[in-house]
Amino acid sequence: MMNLKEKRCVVVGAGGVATRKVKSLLECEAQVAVVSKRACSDIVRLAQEGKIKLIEKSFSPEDLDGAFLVFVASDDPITNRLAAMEAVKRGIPVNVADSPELSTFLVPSYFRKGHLTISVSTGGKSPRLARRLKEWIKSNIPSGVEELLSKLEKERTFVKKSGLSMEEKVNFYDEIIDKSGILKKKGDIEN
Ligand SMILES: C[C@@]1(CC(=O)O)c2cc3[nH]c(cc4nc(cc5[nH]c(cc(n2)[C@H]1CCC(=O)O)[C@@](C)(CC(=O)O)[C@@H]5CCC(=O)O)C(CC(=O)O)=C4CCC(=O)O)c(CCC(=O)O)c3CC(=O)O
Ligand SMILES: NC(=O)C1=CN([C@@H]2O[C@H](COP(=O)(O)OP(=O)(O)OC[C@H]3O[C@@H](n4cnc5c(N)ncnc54)[C@H](O)[C@@H]3O)[C@@H](O)[C@H]2O)C=CC1
Repeated sequence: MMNLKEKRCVVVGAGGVATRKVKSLLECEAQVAVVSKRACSDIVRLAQEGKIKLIEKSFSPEDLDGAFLVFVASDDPITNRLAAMEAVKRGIPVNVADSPELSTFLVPSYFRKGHLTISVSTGGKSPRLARRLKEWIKSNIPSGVEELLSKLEKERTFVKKSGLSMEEKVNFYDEIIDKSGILKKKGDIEN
Protein backbone atom coordinates (compact mmCIF):
# COMPACT_ATOMS: atom_id res chain seq x y z
CA MET A 1 0.00 0.00 0.00
CA MET A 2 3.06 2.22 -0.22
CA ASN A 3 2.95 5.02 -2.80
CA LEU A 4 5.60 4.03 -5.36
CA LYS A 5 4.63 6.48 -8.08
CA GLU A 6 7.77 7.58 -9.94
CA LYS A 7 10.00 6.06 -7.24
CA ARG A 8 13.13 4.27 -8.48
CA CYS A 9 12.70 0.56 -7.73
CA VAL A 10 15.51 -1.84 -8.56
CA VAL A 11 14.91 -5.50 -9.41
CA VAL A 12 17.89 -7.89 -9.43
CA GLY A 13 17.35 -10.85 -11.77
CA ALA A 14 15.05 -11.15 -14.76
CA GLY A 15 13.41 -14.57 -14.63
CA GLY A 16 9.83 -15.60 -13.81
CA VAL A 17 9.81 -14.37 -10.22
CA ALA A 18 11.40 -11.01 -11.11
CA THR A 19 8.82 -10.58 -13.88
CA ARG A 20 5.97 -10.99 -11.38
CA LYS A 21 7.47 -8.32 -9.13
CA VAL A 22 8.16 -5.98 -12.10
CA LYS A 23 4.52 -6.22 -13.23
CA SER A 24 3.27 -5.34 -9.74
CA LEU A 25 5.67 -2.37 -9.63
CA LEU A 26 4.43 -1.10 -13.01
CA GLU A 27 0.85 -1.29 -11.70
CA CYS A 28 2.01 1.09 -8.95
CA GLU A 29 3.53 3.40 -11.62
CA ALA A 30 7.02 2.96 -10.19
CA GLN A 31 10.14 3.74 -12.20
CA VAL A 32 11.65 0.27 -12.65
CA ALA A 33 15.30 -0.66 -13.31
CA VAL A 34 16.14 -4.34 -13.81
CA VAL A 35 19.74 -5.52 -13.34
CA SER A 36 20.36 -9.00 -14.68
CA LYS A 37 22.93 -11.07 -16.49
CA ARG A 38 20.26 -12.38 -18.86
CA ALA A 39 16.60 -11.47 -19.21
CA CYS A 40 13.53 -13.54 -20.04
CA SER A 41 11.38 -12.52 -23.03
CA ASP A 42 8.74 -10.65 -20.96
CA ILE A 43 11.40 -8.40 -19.42
CA VAL A 44 13.09 -7.80 -22.81
CA ARG A 45 9.71 -6.81 -24.29
CA LEU A 46 8.95 -4.40 -21.41
CA ALA A 47 12.38 -2.81 -21.93
CA GLN A 48 11.82 -2.50 -25.69
CA GLU A 49 8.47 -0.84 -25.00
CA GLY A 50 10.29 1.68 -22.79
CA LYS A 51 8.33 0.63 -19.68
CA ILE A 52 11.41 -0.40 -17.72
CA LYS A 53 15.15 0.13 -17.89
CA LEU A 54 17.11 -3.11 -18.42
CA ILE A 55 20.76 -3.16 -17.38
CA GLU A 56 22.27 -6.42 -18.65
CA LYS A 57 25.09 -7.17 -16.25
CA SER A 58 25.91 -8.99 -13.06
CA PHE A 59 24.73 -7.22 -9.88
CA SER A 60 27.09 -4.79 -8.17
CA PRO A 61 26.41 -2.55 -5.14
CA GLU A 62 26.25 0.75 -7.09
CA ASP A 63 23.14 -0.60 -8.86
CA LEU A 64 21.29 0.36 -5.69
CA ASP A 65 22.25 4.06 -5.93
CA GLY A 66 19.11 6.16 -5.52
CA ALA A 67 16.84 3.15 -5.00
CA PHE A 68 13.65 3.57 -2.94
CA LEU A 69 12.85 -0.15 -2.87
CA VAL A 70 14.75 -3.29 -3.94
CA PHE A 71 13.55 -6.71 -5.12
CA VAL A 72 16.19 -9.40 -5.23
CA ALA A 73 15.21 -12.36 -7.42
CA SER A 74 18.25 -13.88 -9.07
CA ASP A 75 18.74 -17.64 -8.97
CA ASP A 76 22.16 -17.23 -7.35
CA PRO A 77 21.91 -17.34 -3.53
CA ILE A 78 25.27 -15.58 -3.11
CA THR A 79 24.22 -12.66 -5.34
CA ASN A 80 20.87 -12.51 -3.53
CA ARG A 81 22.58 -12.35 -0.17
CA LEU A 82 25.07 -9.71 -1.30
CA ALA A 83 22.33 -7.50 -2.77
CA ALA A 84 20.15 -7.93 0.32
CA MET A 85 22.97 -7.01 2.72
CA GLU A 86 23.87 -3.98 0.59
CA ALA A 87 20.25 -2.76 0.64
CA VAL A 88 20.03 -3.23 4.41
CA LYS A 89 23.33 -1.35 4.85
CA ARG A 90 21.89 1.54 2.86
CA GLY A 91 18.57 1.45 4.74
CA ILE A 92 16.56 0.55 1.62
CA PRO A 93 13.59 -1.82 2.12
CA VAL A 94 14.37 -5.12 0.41
CA ASN A 95 12.45 -8.22 -0.62
CA VAL A 96 14.52 -11.35 -1.23
CA ALA A 97 12.79 -14.03 -3.29
CA ASP A 98 14.66 -16.99 -1.81
CA SER A 99 14.94 -15.76 1.75
CA PRO A 100 12.11 -14.46 3.93
CA GLU A 101 14.74 -14.11 6.70
CA LEU A 102 16.84 -11.60 4.73
CA SER A 103 13.75 -9.67 3.55
CA THR A 104 12.72 -6.50 5.35
CA PHE A 105 9.27 -6.82 3.72
CA LEU A 106 7.32 -9.68 2.10
CA VAL A 107 4.98 -9.48 -0.87
CA PRO A 108 1.47 -10.75 -0.15
CA SER A 109 -0.84 -12.41 -2.65
CA TYR A 110 -3.35 -9.74 -3.67
CA PHE A 111 -6.03 -8.63 -6.09
CA ARG A 112 -7.70 -5.33 -6.83
CA LYS A 113 -11.31 -4.57 -7.64
CA GLY A 114 -11.59 -0.83 -8.28
CA HIS A 115 -10.40 0.93 -5.13
CA LEU A 116 -10.63 -2.24 -3.08
CA THR A 117 -7.43 -4.22 -2.47
CA ILE A 118 -7.51 -7.60 -0.76
CA SER A 119 -4.23 -9.20 0.22
CA VAL A 120 -3.35 -12.43 1.95
CA SER A 121 -0.08 -13.19 3.68
CA THR A 122 1.11 -16.31 5.42
CA GLY A 123 4.27 -14.54 6.56
CA GLY A 124 6.29 -16.71 4.17
CA LYS A 125 5.01 -19.97 5.70
CA SER A 126 3.16 -21.11 2.55
CA PRO A 127 3.01 -18.80 -0.50
CA ARG A 128 0.90 -21.43 -2.27
CA LEU A 129 -1.74 -21.29 0.45
CA ALA A 130 -1.67 -17.47 0.28
CA ARG A 131 -2.40 -17.69 -3.44
CA ARG A 132 -5.14 -20.34 -3.06
CA LEU A 133 -6.86 -18.33 -0.30
CA LYS A 134 -6.64 -15.17 -2.44
CA GLU A 135 -8.28 -17.03 -5.34
CA TRP A 136 -11.02 -18.29 -3.02
CA ILE A 137 -11.76 -14.79 -1.66
CA LYS A 138 -11.73 -13.39 -5.22
CA SER A 139 -14.30 -15.89 -6.42
CA ASN A 140 -16.47 -15.35 -3.34
CA ILE A 141 -16.38 -11.56 -3.21
CA PRO A 142 -19.97 -10.36 -3.42
CA SER A 143 -20.95 -8.48 -6.56
CA GLY A 144 -21.98 -4.93 -5.78
CA VAL A 145 -19.05 -4.30 -3.47
CA GLU A 146 -17.61 -1.58 -5.73
CA GLU A 147 -20.98 0.22 -5.86
CA LEU A 148 -21.24 -0.06 -2.08
CA LEU A 149 -17.75 1.42 -1.73
CA SER A 150 -18.55 4.43 -3.89
CA LYS A 151 -21.78 5.03 -1.94
CA LEU A 152 -19.86 4.92 1.35
CA GLU A 153 -17.15 7.20 -0.05
CA LYS A 154 -19.77 9.81 -1.03
CA GLU A 155 -21.61 9.66 2.30
CA ARG A 156 -18.34 9.79 4.20
CA THR A 157 -17.35 13.21 2.82
CA PHE A 158 -20.47 14.64 4.54
CA VAL A 159 -20.47 12.43 7.63
CA LYS A 160 -16.84 13.32 8.42
CA LYS A 161 -17.82 16.98 8.77
CA SER A 162 -21.19 16.28 10.40
CA GLY A 163 -20.25 16.59 14.07
CA LEU A 164 -21.67 13.13 14.79
CA SER A 165 -19.84 11.09 17.42
CA MET A 166 -17.56 8.30 16.23
CA GLU A 167 -20.11 5.74 17.44
CA GLU A 168 -22.90 7.45 15.49
CA LYS A 169 -20.72 7.57 12.38
CA VAL A 170 -19.89 3.87 12.63
CA ASN A 171 -23.56 2.97 13.13
CA PHE A 172 -24.50 5.07 10.10
CA TYR A 173 -21.95 3.28 7.90
CA ASP A 174 -23.02 -0.12 9.25
CA GLU A 175 -26.63 0.66 8.34
CA ILE A 176 -25.64 1.37 4.72
CA ILE A 177 -23.52 -1.78 4.59
CA ASP A 178 -26.26 -3.92 6.13
CA LYS A 179 -28.94 -2.43 3.82
CA SER A 180 -26.90 -3.35 0.75
CA GLY A 181 -27.52 -6.99 1.69
CA ILE A 182 -24.17 -8.12 0.32
CA LEU A 183 -22.58 -9.02 3.66
CA LYS A 184 -23.93 -10.83 6.70
CA LYS A 185 -25.51 -8.26 9.03
CA LYS A 186 -23.21 -7.02 11.79
CA GLY A 187 -25.40 -8.53 14.50
CA ASP A 188 -25.41 -11.93 12.74
CA ILE A 189 -21.65 -12.41 12.85
CA GLU A 190 -20.21 -14.42 15.71
CA ASN A 191 -16.78 -13.32 16.81
C1 LIG B 1 8.47 -15.05 1.58
C2 LIG B 1 8.05 -14.68 0.15
C3 LIG B 1 9.03 -13.62 -0.29
C4 LIG B 1 8.48 -12.67 -1.35
O1 LIG B 1 7.89 -11.66 -0.92
O2 LIG B 1 8.66 -12.95 -2.52
C5 LIG B 1 8.08 -15.85 -0.79
C6 LIG B 1 9.09 -16.79 -0.83
C7 LIG B 1 9.13 -17.98 -1.58
N1 LIG B 1 8.18 -18.37 -2.47
C8 LIG B 1 8.47 -19.63 -2.93
C9 LIG B 1 7.67 -20.41 -3.78
C10 LIG B 1 6.44 -20.05 -4.33
N2 LIG B 1 5.93 -18.76 -4.39
C11 LIG B 1 4.70 -18.79 -4.98
C12 LIG B 1 3.89 -17.66 -5.23
C13 LIG B 1 3.99 -16.41 -4.67
N3 LIG B 1 4.90 -16.06 -3.70
C14 LIG B 1 4.59 -14.85 -3.18
C15 LIG B 1 5.19 -14.28 -2.09
C16 LIG B 1 6.21 -14.79 -1.30
N4 LIG B 1 7.01 -15.82 -1.64
C17 LIG B 1 6.58 -14.20 0.02
C18 LIG B 1 5.70 -14.76 1.16
C19 LIG B 1 4.22 -14.58 0.93
C20 LIG B 1 3.37 -15.20 1.99
O3 LIG B 1 3.60 -16.30 2.45
O4 LIG B 1 2.43 -14.54 2.40
C21 LIG B 1 3.37 -14.26 -3.84
C22 LIG B 1 2.23 -14.28 -2.82
C23 LIG B 1 3.53 -12.83 -4.30
C24 LIG B 1 4.58 -12.59 -5.38
O5 LIG B 1 5.63 -13.23 -5.42
O6 LIG B 1 4.30 -11.72 -6.21
C25 LIG B 1 3.13 -15.25 -5.02
C26 LIG B 1 1.67 -15.58 -5.34
C27 LIG B 1 1.14 -14.52 -6.29
C28 LIG B 1 -0.27 -14.77 -6.66
O7 LIG B 1 -1.17 -14.40 -5.93
O8 LIG B 1 -0.50 -15.31 -7.75
C29 LIG B 1 4.39 -20.13 -5.30
C30 LIG B 1 3.02 -20.62 -5.80
C31 LIG B 1 2.66 -20.35 -7.18
O9 LIG B 1 3.41 -19.74 -7.95
O10 LIG B 1 1.57 -20.81 -7.48
C32 LIG B 1 5.49 -20.93 -4.95
C33 LIG B 1 5.69 -22.45 -5.09
C34 LIG B 1 4.91 -23.20 -4.02
C35 LIG B 1 5.31 -22.89 -2.59
O11 LIG B 1 6.48 -23.01 -2.23
O12 LIG B 1 4.39 -22.49 -1.83
C36 LIG B 1 9.72 -20.01 -2.36
C37 LIG B 1 10.38 -21.35 -2.52
C38 LIG B 1 11.09 -21.51 -3.85
C39 LIG B 1 11.62 -22.92 -3.99
O13 LIG B 1 11.08 -23.85 -3.39
O14 LIG B 1 12.62 -23.02 -4.73
C40 LIG B 1 10.14 -18.96 -1.54
C41 LIG B 1 11.41 -18.87 -0.71
C42 LIG B 1 11.24 -19.47 0.64
O15 LIG B 1 10.15 -19.84 1.08
O16 LIG B 1 12.29 -19.63 1.30
N1 LIG C 1 9.40 -15.39 -3.88
C1 LIG C 1 8.76 -16.18 -4.70
O1 LIG C 1 7.57 -16.02 -4.91
C2 LIG C 1 9.49 -17.30 -5.36
C3 LIG C 1 10.85 -17.39 -5.25
N2 LIG C 1 11.56 -18.34 -5.91
C4 LIG C 1 13.04 -18.16 -5.85
O2 LIG C 1 13.33 -16.99 -6.66
C5 LIG C 1 14.57 -17.09 -7.34
C6 LIG C 1 14.44 -16.79 -8.83
O3 LIG C 1 13.58 -17.72 -9.45
P1 LIG C 1 13.26 -17.66 -11.02
O4 LIG C 1 12.77 -16.30 -11.41
O5 LIG C 1 12.40 -18.82 -11.31
O6 LIG C 1 14.73 -17.88 -11.64
P2 LIG C 1 15.24 -17.77 -13.15
O7 LIG C 1 16.30 -18.79 -13.31
O8 LIG C 1 14.09 -17.78 -14.09
O9 LIG C 1 15.89 -16.31 -13.22
C7 LIG C 1 17.03 -15.98 -12.50
C8 LIG C 1 17.59 -14.66 -13.07
O10 LIG C 1 18.67 -14.23 -12.25
C9 LIG C 1 19.67 -13.69 -13.11
N3 LIG C 1 20.98 -13.70 -12.43
C10 LIG C 1 21.71 -14.77 -12.01
N4 LIG C 1 22.86 -14.35 -11.43
C11 LIG C 1 22.86 -13.00 -11.46
C12 LIG C 1 23.76 -11.98 -11.02
N5 LIG C 1 24.89 -12.29 -10.39
N6 LIG C 1 23.42 -10.68 -11.21
C13 LIG C 1 22.26 -10.35 -11.82
N7 LIG C 1 21.37 -11.27 -12.28
C14 LIG C 1 21.67 -12.57 -12.09
C15 LIG C 1 19.61 -14.57 -14.34
O11 LIG C 1 20.22 -13.94 -15.46
C16 LIG C 1 18.10 -14.75 -14.50
O12 LIG C 1 17.55 -13.66 -15.22
C17 LIG C 1 15.07 -18.50 -7.00
O13 LIG C 1 16.03 -18.35 -5.97
C18 LIG C 1 13.85 -19.25 -6.50
O14 LIG C 1 14.19 -20.23 -5.53
C19 LIG C 1 10.93 -19.25 -6.68
C20 LIG C 1 9.55 -19.27 -6.82
C21 LIG C 1 8.74 -18.28 -6.15
